[in-house]
Amino acid sequence: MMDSNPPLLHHYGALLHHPSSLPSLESNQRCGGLVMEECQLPLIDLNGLKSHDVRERIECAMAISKASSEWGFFQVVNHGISPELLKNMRREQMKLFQSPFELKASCRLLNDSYRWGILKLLDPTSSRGPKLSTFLSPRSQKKLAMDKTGNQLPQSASCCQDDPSRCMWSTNFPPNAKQRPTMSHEVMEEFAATMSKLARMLAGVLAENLGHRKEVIEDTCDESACFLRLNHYPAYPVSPEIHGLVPHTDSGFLTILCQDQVGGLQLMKDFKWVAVKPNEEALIVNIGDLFQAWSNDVYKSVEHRVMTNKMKRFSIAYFLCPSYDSLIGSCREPSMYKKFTFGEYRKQIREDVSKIGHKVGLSRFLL
Ligand SMILES: O=C(O)CCC(=O)C(=O)O
Ligand SMILES: [Fe+2]
Repeated sequence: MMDSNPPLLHHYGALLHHPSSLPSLESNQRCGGLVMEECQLPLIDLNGLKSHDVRERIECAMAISKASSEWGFFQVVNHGISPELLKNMRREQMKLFQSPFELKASCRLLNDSYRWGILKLLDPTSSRGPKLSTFLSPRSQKKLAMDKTGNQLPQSASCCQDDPSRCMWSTNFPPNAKQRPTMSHEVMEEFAATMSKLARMLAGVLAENLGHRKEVIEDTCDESACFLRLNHYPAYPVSPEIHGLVPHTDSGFLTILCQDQVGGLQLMKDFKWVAVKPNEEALIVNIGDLFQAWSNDVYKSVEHRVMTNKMKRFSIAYFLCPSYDSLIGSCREPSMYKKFTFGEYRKQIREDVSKIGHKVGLSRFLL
């Protein structure tokens, strides 16, 4: 049977023979290190926004704002995405990741983003067009390379929402591709559209709470810049756990995450890593860098990461992003940040990643 995972050992075989050359993990990168607590993220019932009682509507909107300021993360239930659609989407995700690695590679899904062979953090916002990518810190890569049993790597696949010709489930694969990973257009499109609607609605609530028109973020956002990312974190049976996705903040306005029940997502709260307890009914929402800049630091784009687990894990993230030429200014004066476009922001991230190995983010744009 053809392997659905990257040919890791072929590329990293040399490391197996020289394990002493590998750096050890820093203690604060370990799960069992200084830092672990499990938390129940603020849980918000979105039915509150539809209540006939105006007080309930206000309370719900305030809870969204409070969580966005204090945590940068929250969970929502009664979010309007049907269990059926979620189930179908997960099925499509599995199908994609199970397809042979060579097939995914031959369909250009790995173009420009499949960087596991490079000791460099992938810019988590650089996903446009059809691709599979892998999120591993250099340490994680090396650690995984030492694992004789697990020639697997976390992978993720992204697609542009508005341009199916650039998506992996499209028919527009290279003419020489003999086979294609089969994914249902309908399910992916319905899922992306529903996530987009939810993300826009939440962005509207957050904008209104700062005294702005609810459409203000929506007007800046562009479907061609929004994307879905499908993540697969292979099981990693060896202790201590390692990063499946290194610490980062999301660059766009807002992210909605749909995770399975395995767990592994952690976020920074009061200078500690806390693990997010999976909740089957809920979707996770987090604030991205642009919302933090727009809100002049009222809403927080919080660092998060994923630790590997003894079981494999899947997640799907929808990123609400503006067009590249949208100017992001602060909604309040005096502004803490220079005005910048999303294009400039991403360019700066790319430069930082290539020169210093990691994203610096918003602090580059402080006044
Ligand atoms: O898989 C997860 O839980 C988080 C994914 C994530 O943070 C991302 O894709 O930016
Ligand atoms: Fe993220």
